[in-house]
Amino acid sequence: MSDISLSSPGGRETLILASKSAARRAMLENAGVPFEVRVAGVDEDAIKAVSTDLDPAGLAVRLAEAKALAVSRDDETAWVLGSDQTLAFDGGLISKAKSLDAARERLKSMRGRIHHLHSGAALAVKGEIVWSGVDTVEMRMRDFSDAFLDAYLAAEGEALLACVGSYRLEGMGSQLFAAIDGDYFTVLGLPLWPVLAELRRAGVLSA
Ligand SMILES: Nc1nc2c(ncn2[C@H]2C[C@H](O)[C@@H](COP(=O)(O)OP(=O)(O)OP(=O)(O)O)O2)c(=O)[nH]1
Repeated sequence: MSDISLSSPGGRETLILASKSAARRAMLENAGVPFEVRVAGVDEDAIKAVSTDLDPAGLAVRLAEAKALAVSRDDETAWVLGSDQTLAFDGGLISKAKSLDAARERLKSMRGRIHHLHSGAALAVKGEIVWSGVDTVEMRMRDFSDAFLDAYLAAEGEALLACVGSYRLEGMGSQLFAAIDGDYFTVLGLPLWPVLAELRRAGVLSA
């Protein structure tokens, strides 16, 4: 965790990242944002079950808000950042593969086609949502060969199962794509620019 506070003199409230995501942690650390991690124990499936009225972007925001609120209710002082990512493909929602075999079948079904990643984020203070936002990226997957796919899965291994699309864009996963249309950080799971802007506006980070 970064120990160089970039906040303005006199310090700032603590920022808590309510996420187990290594990618989200790395993005904030690399940006020099001081924070703590406290994983939100949220039943995402239960929220998905009652959110059928929401589109994939709206669901990402609702899940991000639920995670931020779950931690914020237990900490009356901190600013809590929750985040969630949904993958929309073929008119439906894709969730994380449970095995590399499932990841193989998933990637085969998406190759040569377009899917969208929606990364939502929310900030909560004292058990109230004070900000939320979402960003979307269009992912244009190339029609890679079975041989490439097998080599990719062998090279990347089980780490892929923590990623909603069974790929890590910052790794060999970049070779799965012909192009992407949108923000790199949003692919990794956080709409970083609007989150940083809100943290500065709120005075949690220095302007
Ligand atoms: N490193 C990396 N991670 C990715 C990429 N694409 C998606 N992900 C990760 C970011 C998130 O950790 C995960 C999306 O799942 P969720 O939004 O449910 O978050 P996760 O379960 O990881 O943690 P959380 O629910 O916030 O505690 O997929 C990528 O290209 N690279």
